[in-house]
Amino acid sequence: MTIPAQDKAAVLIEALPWLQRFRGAIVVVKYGGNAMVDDELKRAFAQDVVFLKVAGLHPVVVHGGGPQIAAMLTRLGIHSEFRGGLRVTTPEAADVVRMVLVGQVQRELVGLINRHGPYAVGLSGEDARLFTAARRPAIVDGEPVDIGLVGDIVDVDPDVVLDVVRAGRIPVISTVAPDVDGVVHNVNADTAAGAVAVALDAAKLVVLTDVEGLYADWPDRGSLLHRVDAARLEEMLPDLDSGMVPKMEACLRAVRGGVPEAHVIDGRSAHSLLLEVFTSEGVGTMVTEGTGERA
Ligand SMILES: Nc1ncnc2c1ncn2[C@@H]1O[C@H](COP(=O)(O)OP(=O)(O)O)[C@@H](O)[C@H]1O
Ligand SMILES: CC(=O)N[C@@H](CCC(=O)OP(=O)(O)O)C(=O)O
Repeated sequence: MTIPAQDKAAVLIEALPWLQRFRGAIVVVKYGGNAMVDDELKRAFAQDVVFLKVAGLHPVVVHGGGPQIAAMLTRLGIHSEFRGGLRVTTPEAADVVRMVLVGQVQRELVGLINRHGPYAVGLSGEDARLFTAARRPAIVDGEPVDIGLVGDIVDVDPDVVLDVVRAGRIPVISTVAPDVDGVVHNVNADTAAGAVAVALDAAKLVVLTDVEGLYADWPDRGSLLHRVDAARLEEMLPDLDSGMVPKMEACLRAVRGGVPEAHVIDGRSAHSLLLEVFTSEGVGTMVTEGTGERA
């Protein structure tokens, strides 16, 4: 199919106000393990991230890898389960989480981005005190349940990320984090992305997952929310399915922490990141603090 030249020009010119608005801004992109479904999509994601960088934005990637961790735990014969959306993490499982996130998923993303030039630098919460974690329980039926070496982020020192950004490169962050005693904890990647977006004063947080966005009445496909404000989202949180909870909590934490907008978009659709940033309609669900219209 050939696209007429005028239509191509229209697509390019539609990006102009967004280029003007976001040039020089930090955009935190959370790439979920469930969105890394095939090589073609991963390549498209890497292209989008490089596109943002070359267009003058400063993308910061925070990646997940839940399915990849599960596959390795199974290979090693280590049992694992989720409680309240978080993986129960024994010391043995924590070693595997670190190995898979830092040694496998992060390396692959760094490699894909660097096909386009010397951009990506891998980091984890252990580097230059980027994250400090504190052990947290899961909340199941309103009650706290101990789930082992799982942390929440209690401190972010963004200097190392900013060093990499200022050097013209793209940080790719794995979400393992030491506590104050240096014990490494498993941190949900959505949770970490929200904390990073706030600490970096990001212009937006974009969460790529395996669903079109947030549904008001899941799984009714007619109930996709294009936009939700923080107060409504907070009301919805207790009724959301567990996988969606850390994601939406991260968006809430971001907008409450001063990030103007947080988006949940479908990472299974190639170039959804570019469409979100550079088109007027956007895609997926946008979370904002108040109800003002998208400028
Ligand atoms: N209200 C909802 N809106 C959208 N998705 C939902 C909702 N409730 C539950 N889900 C489920 O949550 C999943 C996303 O969470 P998860 O699998 O943990 O993603 P990721 O690996 O990207 O972090 C969706 O694929 C969907 O099946
Ligand atoms: C505590 C906890 O649940 N940690 C996650 C970390 C990876 C992650 O969050 O990956 P996704 O974004 O692909 O889900 C886990 O062990 O699966």
